[in-house]
Amino acid sequence: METIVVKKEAPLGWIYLNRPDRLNAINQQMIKELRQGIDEFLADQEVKVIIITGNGKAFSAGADISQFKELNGYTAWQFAKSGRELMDYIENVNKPTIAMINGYALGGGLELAMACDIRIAAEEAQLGLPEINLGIYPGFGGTQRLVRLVGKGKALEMMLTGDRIPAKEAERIGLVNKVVPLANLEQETRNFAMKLAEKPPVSVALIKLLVNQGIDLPILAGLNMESLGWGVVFSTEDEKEGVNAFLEKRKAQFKGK
Ligand SMILES: C=C(C)C(=O)SCCNC(=O)CCNC(=O)[C@H](O)C(C)(C)COP(=O)(O)OP(=O)(O)OC[C@H]1O[C@@H](n2cnc3c(N)ncnc32)[C@H](O)[C@@H]1OP(=O)(O)O
Repeated sequence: METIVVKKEAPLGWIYLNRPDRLNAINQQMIKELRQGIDEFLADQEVKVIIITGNGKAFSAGADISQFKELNGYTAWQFAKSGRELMDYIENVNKPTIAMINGYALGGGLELAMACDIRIAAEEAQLGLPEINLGIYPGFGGTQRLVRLVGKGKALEMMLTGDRIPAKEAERIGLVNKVVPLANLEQETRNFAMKLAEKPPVSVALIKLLVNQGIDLPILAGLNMESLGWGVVFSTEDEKEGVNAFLEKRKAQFKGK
């Protein structure tokens, strides 16, 4: 891999965006390699949680602007589509994902973080969708995902001004889940990830599916999916273990079956 570093530390799988001299700008190669890195961890039963972060001072400053000069109408569409499809893929994987935002998360970098389930940011990080200042607009899903996370008013403000906001403000508006000093970021993220890694994987996968698919459905369809999914969780060994452990006053040991 040229643009990312993949590190297995079971039950965690770490992916480091690794173009620090370009502030981890996302090029076509990185889009391809991120998909490979994610797939490697999805196939690995020992990896329960995937964490994406950046090497150097940025999480990612967005799509690689130096590639934009070569784009025409058709290739721009294809480039945006390939980035956006990667984000769709990441959002819908059946293992929990965490974006550990170590610094700038801008444009496509923020769009990548928004495709993850949880965002934990360093106090020093800055977040934004500055594409408008390039005479374009967000192209990796930002126009749709930001509004779902923070509501229409704040989403429009961020996209129309292109201004960056500090991590604390991002936490206040619901864009990040947690903010910690940079020095504690890795440990806090690891603690959070370990908590998720202990949860029953079938419940995890179904909660993700119900939230991600349900949000775009008429509520009755989503509610019916929720009820139907109960038939699936109640057919798992983990459900028996969870209920027995509660009744026997002990900690459940989930096996993912
Ligand atoms: C999905 C879509 C459409 C998109 O994401 S479009 C891109 C949206 N992102 C942006 O507009 C952010 C662009 N970057 C910046 O504004 C500034 O780099 C920041 C983030 C404010 C940081 O500023 P500084 O700390 O002064 O660092 P700066 O010197 O600019 O960056 C370091 C290097 O990374 C390069 N770089 C930073 N962001 C880049 C990007 N998105 N694409 C390509 N190169 C980038 C930058 O050109 C510089 O290269 P060089 O050393 O050759 O001059």
